[in-house]
Amino acid sequence: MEYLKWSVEDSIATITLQRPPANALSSGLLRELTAALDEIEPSREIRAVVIHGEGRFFSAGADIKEFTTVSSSEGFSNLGKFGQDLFDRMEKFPKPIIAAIHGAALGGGLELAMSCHIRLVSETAKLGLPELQLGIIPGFAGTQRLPKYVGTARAAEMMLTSEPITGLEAVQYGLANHAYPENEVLEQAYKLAGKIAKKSPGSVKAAIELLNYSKTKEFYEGVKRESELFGEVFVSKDAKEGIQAFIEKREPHFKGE
Ligand SMILES: C/C=C/C(=O)SCCNC(=O)CCNC(=O)[C@H](O)C(C)(C)COP(=O)(O)OP(=O)(O)OC[C@H]1O[C@@H](n2cnc3c(N)ncnc32)[C@H](O)[C@@H]1OP(=O)(O)O
Repeated sequence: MEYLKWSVEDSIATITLQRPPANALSSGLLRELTAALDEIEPSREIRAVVIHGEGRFFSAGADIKEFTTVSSSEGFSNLGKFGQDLFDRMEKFPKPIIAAIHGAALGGGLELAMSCHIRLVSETAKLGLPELQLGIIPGFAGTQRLPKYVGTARAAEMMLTSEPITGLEAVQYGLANHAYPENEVLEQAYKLAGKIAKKSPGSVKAAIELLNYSKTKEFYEGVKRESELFGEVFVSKDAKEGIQAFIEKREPHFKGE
């Protein structure tokens, strides 16, 4: 694999995102994540999964540079749907997935983390959905999952301002389970995974399935509409301006076109 590695020790699988400088979620990385899950799912040895990012960040989101290679509304909707389906699979995965987050989990990076069953964060990590800063919208089900964790009012503020919250705030808002100093996050994730790995795999699987009953028909209608609008918004001039501004490291100037 080129963009991630995974290994197993003491019944715990570790998935390490390995795509410097920001572990941006290119379609190649998402395909490799799918392939890793395909192997982890049937394993009788693996009882829990820890996912983390190598380098400075957990993940800074979808690969903004790759966006310039897609042109049609349908192409963007398909990209969104691919991420939505993968993260839906992760949320329903029969083995618990723990995200160990440091540095930043932004955009698709936070959407990936929100599809995990448990999130441990570093106290200073930045978590947010900054897509509106790019003239686009979240497209990997973040519009539907974030309000479930933090409530509609906080989700509205986070999305509409594009401003991230810290790891400590994420715990306070219910988005993350626990915050630790950065150098302890991974160790704590293994400690937690170790506790869960001792439980009966059948009851863990059943508990995860039952937790997912809190997903409603509205959730699926919401993500369907998200992927339609993700495609529509992407072909606007403002989206081109927002993405170009990021690449050129300047502020975007949106004209409402
Ligand atoms: C459906 C899903 C949609 C989405 O997910 S859209 C993407 C949403 N995410 C974002 O908008 C986050 C964008 N990134 C940032 O805000 C910042 O970056 C960080 C806060 C993560 C880090 O800031 P700093 O420490 O100042 O570093 P730096 O110079 O901005 O970034 C380091 C290198 O990482 C690249 N990078 C960062 N994020 C992405 C990304 N999401 N896609 C592609 N590249 C990214 C930069 O360009 C740069 O690269 P170079 O060193 O070559 O200039």
